Amino acid sequence: MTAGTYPSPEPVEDPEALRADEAAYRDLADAVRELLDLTVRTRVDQPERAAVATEVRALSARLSARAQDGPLGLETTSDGRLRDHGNPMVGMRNPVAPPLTVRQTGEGEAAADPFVLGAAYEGPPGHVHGGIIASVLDQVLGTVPAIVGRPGMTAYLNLTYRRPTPLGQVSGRARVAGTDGWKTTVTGELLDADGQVTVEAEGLFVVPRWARQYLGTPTGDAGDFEAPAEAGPDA
Ligand SMILES: CCCCCCCC(=O)SCCNC(=O)CCNC(=O)[C@H](O)C(C)(C)COP(=O)(O)OP(=O)(O)OC[C@H]1O[C@@H](n2cnc3c(N)ncnc32)[C@H](O)[C@@H]1OP(=O)(O)O
Repeated sequence: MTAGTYPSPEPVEDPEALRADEAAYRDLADAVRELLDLTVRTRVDQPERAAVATEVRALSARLSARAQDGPLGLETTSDGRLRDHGNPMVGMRNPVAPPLTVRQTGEGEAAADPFVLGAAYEGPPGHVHGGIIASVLDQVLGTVPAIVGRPGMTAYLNLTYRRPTPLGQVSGRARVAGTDGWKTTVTGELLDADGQVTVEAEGLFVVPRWARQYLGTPTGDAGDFEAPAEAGPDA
């Protein structure tokens, strides 16, 4: 699970049933992720590919029998927190997500556990697409302001691609580099399977003005808040 998420205002009536429901969503996303990977890598002949396409469309029709319009937003999870299950980096329901698991690793620090970027994320032959790397680091760095109580949007994200990142296992890490009111500067890195830094990042994350009234006083515990305060810094 991703660090830096928030208690839900909705009580969970039946956490066991919700956990089972979540597991089924996760399993579906895992299965479709496998399909994505094999869609890129398959060498079966053309009639077989056409037959598979027909079957996949039939499966999509079954899922569309009950599907919500538009995006997923935040949902209450069995652990009683709000989660973004549709998120393309960490989302439990999203087969596009590698998926990342970003955890708090210390005071103002987070890390993405080792995960695999395969053929579906290829840019330069054999290597990870630069835009995918930006997405990964946006997520890893973006978790840090949330865990220190300043869940901000990315104002800028500067990347230095030191060397190509081979497809396969990668990991990420990030930490607070500075805070200024509602602004948090975060630095971080992407590492390859050998633990070598391939990409360095610096990002500025800003709590939008419209959101500041909803944030109370951070308690320092992974984004938990006291009751909303009348005013925060610069409110
Ligand atoms: C756990 C979840 C992890 C999620 C990680 C993923 C995060 C994302 O991908 S977010 C999506 C991508 N980002 C966006 O769409 C953000 C779009 N931009 C915006 O909404 C706004 O410009 C926003 C929120 C950054 C700031 O706007 P607003 O709230 O009106 O405040 P604004 O007054 O413009 O700026 C606040 C402060 O930030 C500074 N600032 C804003 N943008 C920048 C910038 N690019 N560079 C430097 N400083 C900046 C301003 O100068 C100002 O500083 P000060 O308070 O000292 O005068």
